[in-house]
Amino acid sequence: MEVVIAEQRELTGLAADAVERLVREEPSAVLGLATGSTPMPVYDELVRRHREEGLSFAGARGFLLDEYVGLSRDHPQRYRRVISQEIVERVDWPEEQVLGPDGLAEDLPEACACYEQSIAEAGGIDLQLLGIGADGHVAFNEPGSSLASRTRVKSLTAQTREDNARFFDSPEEVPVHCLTQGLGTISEARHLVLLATGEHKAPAVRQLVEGAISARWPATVLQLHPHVTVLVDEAAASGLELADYYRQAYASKPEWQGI
Ligand SMILES: N[C@@H]1[C@@H](O)[C@H](O)[C@@H](COP(=O)(O)O)O[C@@H]1O
Repeated sequence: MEVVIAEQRELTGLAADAVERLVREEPSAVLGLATGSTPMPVYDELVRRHREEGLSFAGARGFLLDEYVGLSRDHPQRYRRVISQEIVERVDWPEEQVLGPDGLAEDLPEACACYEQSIAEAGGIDLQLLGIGADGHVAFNEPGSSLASRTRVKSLTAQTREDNARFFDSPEEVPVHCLTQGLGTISEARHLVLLATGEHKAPAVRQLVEGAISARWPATVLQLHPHVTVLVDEAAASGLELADYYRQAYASKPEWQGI
């Protein structure tokens, strides 16, 4: 696990560089797309590179991490719609090449199994962008999630519903259920790039990087993955005991290596 502590602008650049390098080398790359507010500057930067530097997504495929259950197709908070608005329709990415779990399916377990199959048929995810919840969730894998879980229906915690209420007109409108890639699903992506900013994420980041692996803090499963990059600002890194070591290791890294 590599931990990079830097200013927001640099973190955004590093995540965008990793996506750009992958897509330029392999135009049919498979990208894992996260929602939440943290990755939005990365999408803006990718859109800029598309417009100004010819970065193309025409051959890429994309898979969302998660989706609310029951939000109508045109609901502004439906994650598939958010991803369309934030990146897909702002670049040259055909909509049909980006999939999310179907939160409107009549048979939700069946929709989850189909989603897993689609990811497998695409050859798996090359680079997965991730955020982290204040309670240590990744995607919508709330505390208690099996570290081996696959895409499935989950219930959101009161804290997550409260945290996400800012995107809805009222807290009661936040759905209680969601579909989410499991921790086992996410762990199969070849490169995980997790972004976290702000002091409210410091306890979760502390556990993610230095805590014991436990379903209590689902993000700790990332410690088992061979290629994880954790991109954090000073505030989110403020609980890390070994912050000086991470800074020193990153500063002395050969430039060619990338993240
Ligand atoms: N399902 C999403 C997660 O994928 C995201 O990581 C988290 C943090 O969001 P934010 O980046 O807005 O803090 O929010 C939601 O719960």
